[in-house]
Amino acid sequence: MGMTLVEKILAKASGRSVVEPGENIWVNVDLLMTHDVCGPGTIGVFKREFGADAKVWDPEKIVLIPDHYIFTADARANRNVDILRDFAKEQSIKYFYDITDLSNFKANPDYKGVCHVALAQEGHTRPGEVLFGTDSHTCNAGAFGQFATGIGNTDAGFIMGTGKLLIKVPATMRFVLNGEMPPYLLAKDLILQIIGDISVSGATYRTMEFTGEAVERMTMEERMTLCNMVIEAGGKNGTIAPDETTFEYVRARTDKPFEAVYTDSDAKFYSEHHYDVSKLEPVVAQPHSPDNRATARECSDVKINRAYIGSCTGGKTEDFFHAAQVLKGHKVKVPTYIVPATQKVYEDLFKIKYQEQTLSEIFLEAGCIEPAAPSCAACLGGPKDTFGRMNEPEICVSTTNRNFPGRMGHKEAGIYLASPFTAAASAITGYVTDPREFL
Ligand SMILES: CC(C)[C@H](C(=O)O)[C@@H](O)C(=O)O
Repeated sequence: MGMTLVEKILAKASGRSVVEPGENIWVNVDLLMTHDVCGPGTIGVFKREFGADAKVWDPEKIVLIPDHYIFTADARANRNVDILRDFAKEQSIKYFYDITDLSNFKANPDYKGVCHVALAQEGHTRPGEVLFGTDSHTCNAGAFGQFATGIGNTDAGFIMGTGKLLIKVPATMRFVLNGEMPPYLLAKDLILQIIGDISVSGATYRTMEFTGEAVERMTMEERMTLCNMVIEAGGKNGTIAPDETTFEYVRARTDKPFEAVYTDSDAKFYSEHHYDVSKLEPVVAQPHSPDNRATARECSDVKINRAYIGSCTGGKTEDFFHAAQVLKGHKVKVPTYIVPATQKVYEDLFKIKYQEQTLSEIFLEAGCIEPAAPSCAACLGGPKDTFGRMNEPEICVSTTNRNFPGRMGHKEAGIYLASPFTAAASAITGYVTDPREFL
């Protein structure tokens, strides 16, 4: 009887030859990631349960990434980063991407930015491995053909002490995406389409496996966008079979060995869902839920107050490239926030060109606000002084992943989740806009 990619990874990590959905198994963890929001809580659990002088199970398998509430005067947010700093020193944690000078992030070569994108860029996401992170969007790394999922501080504290976790094997829902991607569609449209179809609880505790020629043709960054948002459908994790695109990306960033695994042809799926991507159109998720889907066209009378391009989901280099394709030669009508996910993405904005101009030149000429310091920034609101935070009950088109009430700050603000194409087109007109008007 065949197994899916995720079953194979979990079987291997639990030292068994076969596992089945629904079984509870102990897995050996390859990597644990935590950040400034949950790190302090995780460290607290670890110390309480394993002792004040306890040592972590492996200082080379824990990655600490301050990224959420960084550029703020908020004392508690700053204290959280201090706790990570002390812990990294005490435990000789190898991968701690610290920021010491808040006034100039560029003076901090170690500082990366948003954890999920930084993990990939620093070579921590490898096929066949088991990655847990204290963040729901840890599922982002499923794009690399690994088992990656978010956990709470208690589980993370336990992993810190033991390197193991008890988990239930998820059943797999298979999404077959075939057909030619139209030039106006992005991975964000596909995942919003799927979440709209199955709802925010449609994949609860299941693996969402993405396959088909449209996925095979995707870059790693687009694959990450797909997997990043499986949690918005309740998914435990997302997976995509590793291929040459994956290997090239990973090998350029790490020399650690890894073993790719693949879904067997006779594997059993919980369900199968087929899409012809050539027939889809640009969509948005309307307030206040990621499954509240509408086509961008249907929302063309929605007046917006701002556009936000950033986050783990929508603040990668290609996301900005796509926004620049639309913005080039136009002026924005609303304040448009550019928040690179990581320091590397920030640098790319000043290096990578679209039609002779750097992305940052295109943004500035279009009247966008100058690119901000890399971090999660207003994706999840944050302290009042967070860059781009919605402090008024306004309407925003955003490339982020969630639009629950209060998500970006003000409880009465309305967020339309959209692709970078759609966010950029909307910034130009001041209304939710189908990017085909500009492409
Ligand atoms: C702060 C963190 C726990 C949270 C998450 O788990 O997703 C955040 O990153 C988010 O995107 O909502």
